[in-house]
Amino acid sequence: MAGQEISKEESLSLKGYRHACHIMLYADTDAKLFGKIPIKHIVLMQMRFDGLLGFPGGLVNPAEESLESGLSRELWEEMGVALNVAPEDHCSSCVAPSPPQLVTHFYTKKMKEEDVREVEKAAVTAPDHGLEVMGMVRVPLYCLRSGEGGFPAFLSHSFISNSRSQLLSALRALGLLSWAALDAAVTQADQIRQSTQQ
Ligand SMILES: O=c1[nH]cnc2c1ncn2[C@@H]1O[C@H](COP(=O)(O)OP(=O)(O)O)[C@@H](O)[C@H]1O
Repeated sequence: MAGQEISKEESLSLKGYRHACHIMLYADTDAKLFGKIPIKHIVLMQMRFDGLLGFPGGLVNPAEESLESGLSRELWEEMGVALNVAPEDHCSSCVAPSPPQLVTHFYTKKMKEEDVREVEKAAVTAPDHGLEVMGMVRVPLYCLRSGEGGFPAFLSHSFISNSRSQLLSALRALGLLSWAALDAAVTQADQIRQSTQQ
């Protein structure tokens, strides 16, 4: 579910639409899984109250505040940190495939590894922890030798609205994974989904 891309300015002139803003926080890392599989990048998502994966953020009313300050407010509620989001962090805006009359605005922000750790620590004591947010999760971007473990298995889970395609587009645009690796992981994820539906 990708949704239809639209410019931020055009989306703000739509009548009767709600606006949701979400962000992908990420960092580079030298860490290695089992001491040998390079993690390369830390990418944060969250397990939501409804059991779906999504990015931190939420609904913003552009009549009352800018998209960026509304997103910062949501981040404080969900992760307990004051993070400044700038217009330059904007990545895409989409008319969401569902629910109706929703525009999803997506941001990305690169951080230092130690700052991502601070966000993860703070999230546990944030107002929404255990309520609207069940926990932050890191996206495993590697593939294990079986071919299915790691990123393909992660992608086979259920995602809210167009967050899965936001993740894939951002990884591609930021060069965190190659096109070939992304395509292979999506194909593997489809196979995992089919095999687990039986
Ligand atoms: O990560 C995401 N990417 C894109 N859309 C999302 C994401 N998370 C939630 N949404 C959509 O945005 C809307 C607002 O969701 P959210 O639960 O984050 O906001 P809220 O906490 O203000 O209610 C929902 O309709 C949902 O479909």
